[in-house]
Amino acid sequence: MNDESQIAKRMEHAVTRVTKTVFPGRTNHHNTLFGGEALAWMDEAAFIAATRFCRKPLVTVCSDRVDFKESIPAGSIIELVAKIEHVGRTSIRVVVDIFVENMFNDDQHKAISGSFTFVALGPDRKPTPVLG
Ligand SMILES: CCCCCCCCCCCCCCCC(=O)SCCNC(=O)CCNC(=O)[C@H](O)C(C)(C)COP(=O)(O)OP(=O)(O)OC[C@H]1O[C@@H](n2cnc3c(N)ncnc32)[C@H](O)[C@@H]1OP(=O)(O)O
Repeated sequence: MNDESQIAKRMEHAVTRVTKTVFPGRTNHHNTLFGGEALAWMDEAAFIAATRFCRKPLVTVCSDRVDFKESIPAGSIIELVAKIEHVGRTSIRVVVDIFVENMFNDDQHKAISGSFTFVALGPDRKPTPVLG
């Protein structure tokens, strides 16, 4: 197996899905999902995907942008899907989409999307290659 197909296999293995409910305690004064809660969930899902990819200690170095395309009403079911988008030398960029779903029908569509970059650290706490 060549390097490219190994990377593709690891990327596939790293895909992370997390399903949650938007219940009270997770909402804002508009009765929709609190943006900070969404960001924490996205960072966590991205972190899990990046860790599954490289199995090394990681820190978040950057979130390029997060698009809140629509608000997510209280009582929704949401699914986070985190996928590796780019593998650098010491960094990994992960895209996370949040899909929203009403409890009482099958429609599911994307509401929030963002990307997060992590850097692998060696025992000296300095950036280390993510592969090998
Ligand atoms: C309300 C309910 C609460 C619940 C709550 C639950 C939350 C549950 C969340 C769980 C989520 C877990 C996530 C844990 C992870 C942390 O929490 S980590 C804590 C936050 N992050 C940090 O403290 C990191 C601080 N930063 C650093 O230490 C240094 O910047 C770093 C990361 C070591 C990088 O150092 P550096 O000297 O910039 O390194 P350098 O060699 O220049 O670059 C290294 C790589 O980073 C890339 N890079 C550097 N800067 C950037 C940048 N700004 N943008 C993109 N790439 C960059 C470079 O391009 C390079 O990539 P490669 O070309 O090698 O692939």
